[in-house]
Amino acid sequence: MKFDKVRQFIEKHQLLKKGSTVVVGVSGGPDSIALLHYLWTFKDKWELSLIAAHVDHMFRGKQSYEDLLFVKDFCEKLQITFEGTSIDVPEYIKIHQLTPQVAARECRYQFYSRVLEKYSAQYLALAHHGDDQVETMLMRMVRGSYGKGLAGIPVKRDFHGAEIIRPFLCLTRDEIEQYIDEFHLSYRVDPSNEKDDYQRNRFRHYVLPFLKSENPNVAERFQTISELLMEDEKLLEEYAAQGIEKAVIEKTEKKVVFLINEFKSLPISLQRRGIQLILKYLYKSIPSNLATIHIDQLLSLLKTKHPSGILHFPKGLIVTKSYHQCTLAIGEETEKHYLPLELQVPGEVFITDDVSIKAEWVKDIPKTMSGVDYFICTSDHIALPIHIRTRKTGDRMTLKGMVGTKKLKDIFIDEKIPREKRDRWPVVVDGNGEILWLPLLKKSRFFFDQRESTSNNSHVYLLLQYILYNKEL
Ligand SMILES: Nc1ncnc2c1ncn2[C@@H]1O[C@H](COP(=O)(O)OP(=O)(O)OP(=O)(O)O)[C@@H](O)[C@H]1O
Repeated sequence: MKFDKVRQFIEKHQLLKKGSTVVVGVSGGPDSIALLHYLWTFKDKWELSLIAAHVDHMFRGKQSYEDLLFVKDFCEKLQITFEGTSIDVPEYIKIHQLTPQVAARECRYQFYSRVLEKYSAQYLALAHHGDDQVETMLMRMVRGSYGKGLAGIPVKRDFHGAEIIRPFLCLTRDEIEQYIDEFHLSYRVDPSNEKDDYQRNRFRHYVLPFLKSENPNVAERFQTISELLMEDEKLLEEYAAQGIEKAVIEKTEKKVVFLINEFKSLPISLQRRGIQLILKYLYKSIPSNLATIHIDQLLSLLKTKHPSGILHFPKGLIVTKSYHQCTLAIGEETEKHYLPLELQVPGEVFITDDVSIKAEWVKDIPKTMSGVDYFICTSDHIALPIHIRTRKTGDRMTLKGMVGTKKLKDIFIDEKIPREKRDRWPVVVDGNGEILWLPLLKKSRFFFDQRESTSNNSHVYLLLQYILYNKEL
């Protein structure tokens, strides 16, 4: 009976092609041992080449190495090719500052991709089942996921030139146990599955029994919801991709620029998904600390009346709004510098979450103006537009009251600005590329000092101000 259920599920979702090579992720636990055994029984009929891949995460010393030997032995008995490895995940955790589960997963998937490549396999079969699906969907809901995230574990998805397939999503944990009993299969027990210190285990022990008492077929229901949501998501993603394509004006491996008005003409649900598509494209793999809140922040940045602004996302991804354009950039393009931001007059540009540079035309210079956080010049000595950028190699400026030019590098050294701050320091330049002002540090020869002024000309002055918004106020 269970054979039929899985077979129908495989057929319905076209999970396996006859004659293909399948890598099976086997931990040695009941689910993956049952899956490996199940595929093995159909091996000849479906002409499958099977490879079992096992990772010893080195979490439990000798015990976890014994899991590896157990899977190896199981494979030898069934004459299944075995690929196993021991990876020092505790060390990986220290280096990459990850949680044990995330680190183990990353190491495992790296190993899977090596094995897939070695055997030119078409599939990676994993033993997630229906109860895993319920737990995952509930956990995601509680965490505040939406869209594809809420749809839980996909039945199949692309991975490293192959497809990850999960033929057991149609079974419950109890049904797998029945399968294990029926074939007298032995397996290993991971003691961490019994502890209540993992969120998943708490859902498994406290929430699932209640749901099953309400509806014994709850796992099947959740699986159906998951599949329906996936279908909807696929459609919405396609629409979002089409919409975004119209808005995007520049796309490189590390940078995407789009027109804000085009983007805002999309329905909000496509805007969200559009941003997700761009992030997925730039990040390659989405960092675990990127959350819905980041997308919300980006959407509200696009909505605000401020013409400019900047957001810092995980892994050095920078979002810059500058008038009608929004840029998302990662990696080399953002490592040291932020992009030139155009400062319109009047206008204001946010260079960090709480620091802006504001520009306005004034007829009279306020008598109280003094200090390092403002700059004034007459409109006829500079060229528009004004830009704010970070330093470039070889940058020089002519300081007020000085003959000749001075290197920005030397100014930073003289002012004892730490190296890491120098690459982020705002540099205000005019349309000719002349450096007008290093906010809080130095003013250029273009600075108009009213004490030196003899005439009473009715000039229009450009006033630039460095503004620090105190969030606590
Ligand atoms: N150490 C491992 N080596 C290889 N594959 C693994 C390993 N751990 C998990 N997998 C694969 O990933 C799937 C999901 O892992 P998860 O940790 O959620 O389940 P599990 O409780 O380990 O399942 P199982 O009962 O198979 O042990 C497993 O069913 C298995 O296919």
